[in-house]
Amino acid sequence: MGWVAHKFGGSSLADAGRIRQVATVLGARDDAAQVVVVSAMAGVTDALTRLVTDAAAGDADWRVQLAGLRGRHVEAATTLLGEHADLGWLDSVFADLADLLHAQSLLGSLSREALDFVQGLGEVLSAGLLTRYLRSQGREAARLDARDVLVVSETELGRVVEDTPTRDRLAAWRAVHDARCVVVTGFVCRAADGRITTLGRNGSDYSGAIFADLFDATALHIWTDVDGVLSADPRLVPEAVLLDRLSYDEACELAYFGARVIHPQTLAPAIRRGMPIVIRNTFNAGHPGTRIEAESSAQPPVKGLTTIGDLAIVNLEGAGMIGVPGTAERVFGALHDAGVSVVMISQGSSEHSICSVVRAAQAGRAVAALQHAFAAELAAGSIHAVTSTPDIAVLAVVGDGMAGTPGIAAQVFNSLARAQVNIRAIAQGASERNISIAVAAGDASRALRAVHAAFFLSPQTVSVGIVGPGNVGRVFLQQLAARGEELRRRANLDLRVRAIANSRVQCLHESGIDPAAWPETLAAATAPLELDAFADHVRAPHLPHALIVDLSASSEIAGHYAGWLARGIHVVTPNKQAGSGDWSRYQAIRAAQAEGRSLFRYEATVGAGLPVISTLRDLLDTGDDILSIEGILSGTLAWLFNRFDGSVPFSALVREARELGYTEPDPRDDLSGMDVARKLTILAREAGWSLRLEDVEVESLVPEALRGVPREDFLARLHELDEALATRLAGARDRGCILRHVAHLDAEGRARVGIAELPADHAFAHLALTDNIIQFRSRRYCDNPLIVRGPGAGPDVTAAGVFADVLRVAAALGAQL
Ligand SMILES: NC(=O)C1=CN([C@@H]2O[C@H](COP(=O)(O)OP(=O)(O)OC[C@H]3O[C@@H](n4cnc5c(N)ncnc54)[C@H](O)[C@@H]3O)[C@@H](O)[C@H]2O)C=CC1
Ligand SMILES: N[C@@H](CC=O)C(=O)O
Repeated sequence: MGWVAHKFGGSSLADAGRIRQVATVLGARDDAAQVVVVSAMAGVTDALTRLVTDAAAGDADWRVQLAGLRGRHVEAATTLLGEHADLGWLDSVFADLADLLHAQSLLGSLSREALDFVQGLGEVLSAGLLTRYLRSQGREAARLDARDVLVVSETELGRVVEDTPTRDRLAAWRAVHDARCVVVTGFVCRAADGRITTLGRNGSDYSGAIFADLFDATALHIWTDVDGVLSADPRLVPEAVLLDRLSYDEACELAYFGARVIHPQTLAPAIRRGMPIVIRNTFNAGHPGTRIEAESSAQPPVKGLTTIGDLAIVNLEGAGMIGVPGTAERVFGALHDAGVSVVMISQGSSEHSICSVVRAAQAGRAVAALQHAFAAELAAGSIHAVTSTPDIAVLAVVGDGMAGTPGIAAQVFNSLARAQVNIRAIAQGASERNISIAVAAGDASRALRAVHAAFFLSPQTVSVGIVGPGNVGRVFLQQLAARGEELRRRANLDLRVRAIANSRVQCLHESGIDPAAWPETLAAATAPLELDAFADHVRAPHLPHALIVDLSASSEIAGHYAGWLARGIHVVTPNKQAGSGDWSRYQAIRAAQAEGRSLFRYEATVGAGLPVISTLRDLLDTGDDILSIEGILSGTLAWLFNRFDGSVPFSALVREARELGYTEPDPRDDLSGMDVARKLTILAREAGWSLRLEDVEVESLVPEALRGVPREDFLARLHELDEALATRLAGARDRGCILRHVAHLDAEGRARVGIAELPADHAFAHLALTDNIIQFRSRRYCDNPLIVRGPGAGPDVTAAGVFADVLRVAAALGAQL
């Protein structure tokens, strides 16, 4: 007759409205005949279990619970069938239940039979409701109580169908019922000795597959409240993608490792018959869902990922195991005898240790069993120890297409390494369909997301924290807002701003702050800046990568870099304090990078958006030797001396440069030459010379009297600079020269910063606006220096330099830019 089987879960039958929706779904299909297996209404099985347990325990509250449960079903029935519908069938189920509960409460103990009987009543009730509602809608529907036909026996692997009695009973039932829509009670069945029982947890899916098989259905549709099987648990990976096809094997692997796909046992009747299973959404019935069948597609090679927690590693180690046949048998025999289920096994080819991953609750039992089984070897020292490591999770990477495809494991392990996840044990079977990786439980979500992103199942997410959004920071966030969507689309990169702080307050956000709307978000923040909490939030354990972009000029913030880097937080900054500051802090930062396997990028500290540090690195990395570095390294001072012709006072130009965002937060940093001295120190250290800031000979333009005053007083007294500079300019002109602010550094350790009088035809005399110029003389570039030139200050170019560093970090983490 062309039967199609449908199984509806509890969420699809939770109330009258949902039961109507189920009828609509069934009615809209053109199946020749339908066998519809139903679960209990959502929450009812648990409520029944509580009810019978409480009654047996003498809890007088059971009558109230029973009335509540009856009320829920009566309400659904009257809503579906009308106020005057005959509810005798429902009353009879509840009357029998009340008698049984009363008996249990008198006996004061709970029998297995009573528990099984009561637990299965939810399906009896929901099947009764759906059948009657379908009939009220004019459909020819029959209710099949699985307790009358489905006979099972208990085996080590669970309950299995007794084929002959079941088929005989079903044939007898069908002889008197020829409806084209048969509504079957899921979950319930009968034991071979006649007792009413259940198929156990997740039994309704299993019932669906059993009845699909018994009715010789062409397909089994499992209706639930999601559109199908996702590539990962969406609570851990919100970007998880829907899988349109899976093979039985892939579904089994994912299901075993805890994915809420379908119970693996459910698949057995379907696999035997080669019947497709389709996971679909009752509330989005037009969606095709996920189709599970014998063959899937080899692409993508990794289909899905799951994690299973609450595990422990149990390790047996000792030289006495090497080459000794039968050790593994003894290990697993002992674990079996102790009733310990082994989730994963790993043994290196040295045979020096055997490691098993077991449920955390069984770890103590497993260790005791192994200590007992190997007591003699432990005493003799041929086995050193049986140890257990708690707080373990296993990540399973699943896909048929992994088989025979080189590089998959490399990609998995690379992504875990980049996300700084330590691998505790690995297992891959010869089917190559599943790579299982044991990691610390605290790393599980990060590991899951990192591998998910590595296979482009979701974007590479970098958790970003921004410190000090001032002139440069504002523009950086604008640039990020403008490019974010394109980066997600083109490079699968999600630079997610999850924290922003200024010098007073911080805003920490779980799912991300819109970089276009950060001013409002930060304005509403009240939590005071607390840098440890800030870093903890950015280094979210569930996100694979963390990055702090420091856009302040603060030495205090730079003092945190080493700690952040050591914790695996990457740092990008235009702040010169770390690169030019205290030598021991600088060395600590370098050491922390290695320790945390993290990246520190600071290209914008010298020349803003110009490729100065990367050019120097390229020269050094290719084996060149730097002889000297000379140039104009301050955008502000370049601009000031390009403009300073005596027509306006020098102080007026300084004010304009400040308004244009060229100067440091305190313009004395530029005018004193300290900003350039810092840049020179950064370049020297990059070249491998241990220069300290105090080793740089600096000529300051700031008069002695203005050096120690507050910034606002200094700005008010800026005119005090004018006279000395006007005199200096006049003197240079008399000698046919121009004034420029020049920096010089050489391999002998000489470093000088100050005003130079240069001939009017000097190369440094013809720069425009904020142009920096940096000349590298090296062994290769000795006659004619290598020159980098261009705008060296201003929020736009500096922010772009910072952004480029952020993208370099993302590329190193695996983003395909
Ligand atoms: N403006 C430019 O052309 C260039 C600037 N830079 C560097 O970029 C950085 C930012 O420069 P601007 O944006 O121009 O400065 P800015 O003064 O406009 O912004 C700095 C921000 O950092 C915040 N801040 C200061 N101390 C802080 C602390 N302890 N904690 C949190 N936030 C703090 C301030 O409130 C301010 O919002 C500086 O390090 C500067 O040297 C580098 C190259 C070029
Ligand atoms: N104030 C600095 C900004 C870049 O570092 C400059 O003028 O160069």
